[in-house]
Amino acid sequence: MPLVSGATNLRKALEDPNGFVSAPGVYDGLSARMALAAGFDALYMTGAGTAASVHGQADLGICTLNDMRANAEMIANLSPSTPLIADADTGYGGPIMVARTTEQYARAGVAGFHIEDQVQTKRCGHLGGKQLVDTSTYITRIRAAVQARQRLDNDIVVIARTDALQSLGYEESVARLRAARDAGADVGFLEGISSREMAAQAVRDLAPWPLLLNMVEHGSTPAISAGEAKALGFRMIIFPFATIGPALTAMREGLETLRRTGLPGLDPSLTPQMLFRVCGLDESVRLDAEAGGGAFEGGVDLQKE
Ligand SMILES: C[C@](O)(C(=O)O)[C@H](CC(=O)O)C(=O)O
Repeated sequence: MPLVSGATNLRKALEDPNGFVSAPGVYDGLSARMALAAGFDALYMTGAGTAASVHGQADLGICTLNDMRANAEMIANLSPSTPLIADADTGYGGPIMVARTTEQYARAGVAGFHIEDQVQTKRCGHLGGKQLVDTSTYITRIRAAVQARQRLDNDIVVIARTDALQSLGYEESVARLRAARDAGADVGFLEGISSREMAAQAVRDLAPWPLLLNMVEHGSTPAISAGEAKALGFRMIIFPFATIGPALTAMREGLETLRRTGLPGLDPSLTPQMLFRVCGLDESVRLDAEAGGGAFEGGVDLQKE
């Protein structure tokens, strides 16, 4: 059977009135493998997590299109039918760059991406002091993305994000999202929703246009679960820090143990084989055998004495 792309699957989920997409944030190959193994049927590539893991930097517009596309391409191709929604920040420039971003993300196998209305020197949506471009510059970004998708005849989903809530308020943010919808964006994303009432209101004000909820715990948005978001009428939810958060805590604790005791003190189940199995070891061994290679005839497990 021919492979159905992640983009086509994401579009199908949006076309189904009962479809709901819940995507944990992933930031590298291992976190993506873990999310897939946990049974999630969509992934979100966080820009904040990409900046932190690729460059060891804060979410301040440091990642370039090349950084983001390379990370997204690697993640999307671990499971090409599983939709990967990827952060595309401001689109990385004017309309020409937004079109390139759309084309490169589509060819990389990304299923959907969000473009926002912050200035190029952007910051995480849950930090104070954000600056915006005007509505017409924002809509030019959205139009460039929509037109690029149409030229490619690709199912990639264009998600319009606005960061206007913090400085311009709710009404202006909804007006920006309506303008993005009218320019052809498939989904709306009101960044930094600050109450349950506002979440419900946004769904009502923009219905039947599908909305995405960005669930950053301990940021501007109250804790709204996937189930609650669905009941409120959202069609997608992303959890940007779902893997990088626990990873950070676990690394801090593990390193503290190593510093204190002189050994990492890992769980006995954490063998090299186990780590590599998470990353497709058995599939690689099978592939080698099917091609007639003999590299793994003896297996990869250590012989017990
Ligand atoms: C969604 C987001 O763009 C991301 O990079 O994951 C961030 C998340 C964060 O840094 O809190 C955002 O909301 O701006």
